[in-house]
Amino acid sequence: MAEIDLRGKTIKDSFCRDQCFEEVGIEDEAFDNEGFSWRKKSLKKVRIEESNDILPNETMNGPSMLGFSLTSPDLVICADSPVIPHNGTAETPDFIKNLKCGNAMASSFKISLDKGIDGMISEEEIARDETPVTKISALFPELQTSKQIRISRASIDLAESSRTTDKFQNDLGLPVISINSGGRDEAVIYGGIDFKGDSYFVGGNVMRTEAWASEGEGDCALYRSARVGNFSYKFESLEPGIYNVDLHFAEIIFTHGPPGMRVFDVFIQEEKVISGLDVYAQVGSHKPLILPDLKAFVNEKNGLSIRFEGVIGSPIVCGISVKRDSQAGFGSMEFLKEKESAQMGDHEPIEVANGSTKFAVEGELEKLQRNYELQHKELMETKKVLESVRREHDMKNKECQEAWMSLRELQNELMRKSMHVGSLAYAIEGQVKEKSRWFSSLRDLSRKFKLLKLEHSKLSNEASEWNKGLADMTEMATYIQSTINHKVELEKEKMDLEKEHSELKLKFIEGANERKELYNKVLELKGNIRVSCRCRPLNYEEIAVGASIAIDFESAKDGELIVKGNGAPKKVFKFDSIFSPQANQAEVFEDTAPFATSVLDGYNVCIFAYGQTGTGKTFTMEGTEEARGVNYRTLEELFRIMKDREQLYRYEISVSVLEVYNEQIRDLLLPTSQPGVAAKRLEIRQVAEGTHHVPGLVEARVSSMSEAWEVLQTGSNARAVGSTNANEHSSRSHCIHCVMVKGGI
Ligand SMILES: Nc1ncnc2c1ncn2[C@@H]1O[C@H](COP(=O)(O)OP(=O)(O)OP(=O)(O)O)[C@@H](O)[C@H]1O
Repeated sequence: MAEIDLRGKTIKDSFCRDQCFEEVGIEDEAFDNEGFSWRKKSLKKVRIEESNDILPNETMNGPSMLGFSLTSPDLVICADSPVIPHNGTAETPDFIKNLKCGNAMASSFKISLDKGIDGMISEEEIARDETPVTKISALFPELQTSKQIRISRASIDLAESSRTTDKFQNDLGLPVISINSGGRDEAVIYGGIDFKGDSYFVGGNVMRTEAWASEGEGDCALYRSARVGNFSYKFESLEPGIYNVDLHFAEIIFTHGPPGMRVFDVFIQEEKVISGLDVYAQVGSHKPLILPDLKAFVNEKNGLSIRFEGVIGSPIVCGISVKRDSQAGFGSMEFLKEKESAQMGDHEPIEVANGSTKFAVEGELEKLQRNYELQHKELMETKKVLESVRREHDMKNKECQEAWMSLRELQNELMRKSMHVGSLAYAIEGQVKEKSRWFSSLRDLSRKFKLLKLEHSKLSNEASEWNKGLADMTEMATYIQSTINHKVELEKEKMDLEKEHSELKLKFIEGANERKELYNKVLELKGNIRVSCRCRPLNYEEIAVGASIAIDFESAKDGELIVKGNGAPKKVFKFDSIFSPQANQAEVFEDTAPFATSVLDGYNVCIFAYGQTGTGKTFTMEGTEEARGVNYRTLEELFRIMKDREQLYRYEISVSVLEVYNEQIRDLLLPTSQPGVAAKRLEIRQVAEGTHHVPGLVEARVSSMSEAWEVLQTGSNARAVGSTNANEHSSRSHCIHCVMVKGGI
């Protein structure tokens, strides 16, 4: 939209869409076409802003219309036809292009509803009379004659300019005056006629365009400027006579139509000679429209007046050429005079010089009158024909308009469809590429799926194995849990048992203590000191001499020992127990065995044998290897009881062996305690009441029966031995085996 601010007044021209410069000439004269008055002449050249719409000669660019590049990889799939802006200027039909100024080849154009518009028509096609083809140039043959024709309405000759130009040059005489309207200081030559700068005008503005500059045709210069507005031309210096007026029109403002934007009338000598002229509707924009040979009668008084009056919008004219009517001649001059006389009411008769001349003039006048009547009749007929042609033209024009609009809609629809097809093609291309990518992705996914399937199979096998292992683990866990539970239960039972054991132990200890007390009370009841008598059997010597045993053992069962005397009275001795010669070592030990228990109960016990030499003390206490004596058996019993009590008590046992010989104490476990070697002197000291101790006595720690017995044997072997009369191997000393027991819990 071009918006031109002219001295505070805003003129909006929504239809100036061409890329032209427009000069708005503002004249000094008052110009009240739109109610404004201009006091100062100025010329303002305004560049019409370039519209966003598509220019007529511009190739339609699909991507630009779509808003994206069709070659772009960014594919847009159109769901519907692309929207093409309707601006009425989407494309310049070819027939209009062919009607460019100076195109001598374009003689006419045709509009065919079934063949479209091709701008050119051949005579053959005209001859075939293709329906509904309208050859517009053929509609107005009368306009090419030199007869005076008053065009009542839009009966416009649409003949091509060159053809008109030829007629213009051939039929007309020399122009009296030619004006380049709007070109104030520009003289141009068009059709061999020199058009002077614009003058003789009253009112109006000047409009200019550079749109035709690219044509390179000099004739177009006439149409680069125009006078616009309600204006008139007044030529006062013309000689009286009949003139032909050629009017040059071109639409240089409403270049994109539509028709009906500018409709105006033309008055010559205040008689309407053109009615309802719409240049754009007739020839389009930038196309010359020449209306030639408009008759004008000029008298001496008024001159020539040409006035343009707008019906819709402002009139426009590019050039005016006034020529004498060379064919009018004298008769025409007389007719002009008569016409003037009729108009002015002058009925004075024509003065004649002589009679013959009068007759000649009258004859000539009659001839002219007949000629005039014929021409008038012909004119009436022509008017009728013209009227019928005009109606037909209006009808055809209406059809053409409708066809043109329909064609443009079809073209637009075709363009939209083409664009849509193009977008679909690119969409398909994109889809094909997308499909290719999808296939590629599908292949990759298939390979991955196979690999995943293999991996899944492998994992399934591993999972089954893991399930088996898990079952085993579960079973094992169950077993472990049950074992743990069992262990817990056992531990609990153990704790209970330990608790019970502790309780039992305490009870046992209490019982043991009680038993010990009772046991020792029994022993005390039996006697703390008990004396037994053992009689040895007779030895070989005694048997050899015929000796016999003088003891009566019949009463020995009651503890009484009766010694039979050879003739002397019997002697009776009382003992706790008496062992006959038949009593073996085990039977003797039975009486001393309880003392082992008393020792481990913490009591001091002493077992010793007393008797004459050779009576069997050593045999009873030590015995032989085959028949162990009391010492050996007591030690065995001691270790047995210790073993029985090892869960309750801990015992430490040490042994010492000493000898009392010649009132001296000798440690038999010392290595030096050998016969003949001076022994260390030991003394017996009382450490407590009833308790004696020999300081410095060797105490050998033993842990078993064998060790204890070996130590005791070592000491026994170290005894001082000798022989007596009664005993070949008499020990001649007192040997003491000491067994010390330390007990604890
Ligand atoms: N009950 C017995 N049965 C068989 N033989 C015996 C018995 N008592 C002692 N004798 C034997 O009598 C002999 C003398 O015994 P033994 O040496 O034990 O007497 P003793 O009392 O120790 O003598 P001394 O005091 O002189 O050492 C030994 O040969 C021994 O074997």
